[in-house]
Amino acid sequence: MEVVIVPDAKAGGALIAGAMADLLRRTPDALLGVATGSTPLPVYEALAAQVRSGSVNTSRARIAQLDEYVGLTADHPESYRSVLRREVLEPLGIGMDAFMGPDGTAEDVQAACEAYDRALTEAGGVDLQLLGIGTDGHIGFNEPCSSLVSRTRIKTLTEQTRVDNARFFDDIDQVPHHVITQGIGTILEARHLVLLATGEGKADAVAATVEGPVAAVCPASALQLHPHATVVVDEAAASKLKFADYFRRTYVNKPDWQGI
Ligand SMILES: N[C@@H]1[C@@H](O)[C@H](O)[C@@H](COP(=O)(O)O)O[C@@H]1O
Repeated sequence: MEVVIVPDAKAGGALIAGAMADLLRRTPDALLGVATGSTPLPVYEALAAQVRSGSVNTSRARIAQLDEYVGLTADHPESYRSVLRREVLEPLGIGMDAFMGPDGTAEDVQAACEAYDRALTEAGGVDLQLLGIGTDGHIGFNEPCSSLVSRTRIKTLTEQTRVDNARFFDDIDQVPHHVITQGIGTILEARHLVLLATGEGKADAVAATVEGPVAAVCPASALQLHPHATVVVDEAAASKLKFADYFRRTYVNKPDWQGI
């Protein structure tokens, strides 16, 4: 696992957008796994700026969704499908035909989960999966104590996550209790995992992810099992890392050609 400490969220966004742009130059039809939440927005803004300036071409890029609320229709403004259309696909000039995601309104949710998991494999797998992290260490919507080998399935949100996500809804009663999420085992199949965490509120979760034991109680700690995982954190999110100075020194001395 590589930990990169950046001065602020904007720098983190630029660094990760750079890695995505490099990937798209190498593999124009790369499958990018994207996350929702506030944290990844600087990544999408920086990548969209590269698209506008012509330094990267997204005409063949493909986008895969990480998780979804159960019961919100695709056109609900807070369904993750809508959020991704607004915040990722439109700014990057990518059409819905290049998008894949689970159906949160399927009558048979379990079958929809299994179908989506299979579709990811059939599409050749995710090349780069961008992840945020919940204050409780969740990735996607894999809440604490999720199986570390789980596949895409339905999960129940913790009250903490519902409270954290209530800001996107008029009131907390509108936040669904159930969600579909790529499982931790599914996420670990992506070729490169990039987790971005910013702000002091994520410092405990980041410390548990990077320096704690691999444990289902902190789902993001499963990144320790991945051969190519990059954790990008700002100073505030890095504030509880014991090895922060080591991570800084390692990154400063890294040859440019290596990328992240
Ligand atoms: N399902 C999403 C996660 O994918 C995201 O990482 C998390 C943190 O969001 P934020 O980045 O807004 O703190 O929120 C939601 O629960």
